[in-house]
Amino acid sequence: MSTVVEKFQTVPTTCISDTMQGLNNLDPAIKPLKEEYHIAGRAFTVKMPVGDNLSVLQAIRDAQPGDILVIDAKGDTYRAIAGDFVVGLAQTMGIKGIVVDGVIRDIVGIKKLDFPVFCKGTTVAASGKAGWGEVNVPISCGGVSIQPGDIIVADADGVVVVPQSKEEQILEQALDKLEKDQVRESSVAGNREAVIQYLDKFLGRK
Ligand SMILES: O=C([O-])CC(=O)C(=O)O
Repeated sequence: MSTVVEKFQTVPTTCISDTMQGLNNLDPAIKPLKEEYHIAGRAFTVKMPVGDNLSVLQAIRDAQPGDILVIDAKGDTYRAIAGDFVVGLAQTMGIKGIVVDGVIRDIVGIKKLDFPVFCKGTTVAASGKAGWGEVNVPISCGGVSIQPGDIIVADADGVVVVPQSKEEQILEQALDKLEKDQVRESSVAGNREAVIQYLDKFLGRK
């Protein structure tokens, strides 16, 4: 019996977005380092001050295997929230991925680790480690409010958040939408007559 998280892993973000009317999609500037990444997991949240990533280290220490670190970096694109060393620590601890409204560095090394990172890009400067920041608290990341434990689904198209309180209902609707999308596609694929019929129905033509 697969868990709710495992079931969400099979659903494209586009389908979840349609189910929630696009309400919980993160800023589309947050993109995967590799298009093949498709992850789902519970959010372990981080609220970091601009340019100081000690709280990211705390999160790596405290998160559960399978969690996704979701980091509110205030959209800063000058200071990296992590490089290949810190990302390697997260990978070894069993964290499933990192989502951040900020940037990383050592992009070549991180791609070699093959660890799913969703971010706004890359930079050269590291963050300091003086302290401050909070973990496992409600955050705002990429324009969306996220509670610890919410389900994060991320793939080539972007990142969506499923509130924990509605996860069963949204899963059911998203799976239903996925099935309908597949039926719709197979009913017209490669069939010119079927495409004309489909379009004419939309355009109000006979
Ligand atoms: O230590 C850092 O914050 C960033 C870094 O260079 C790494 O993770 O490799």
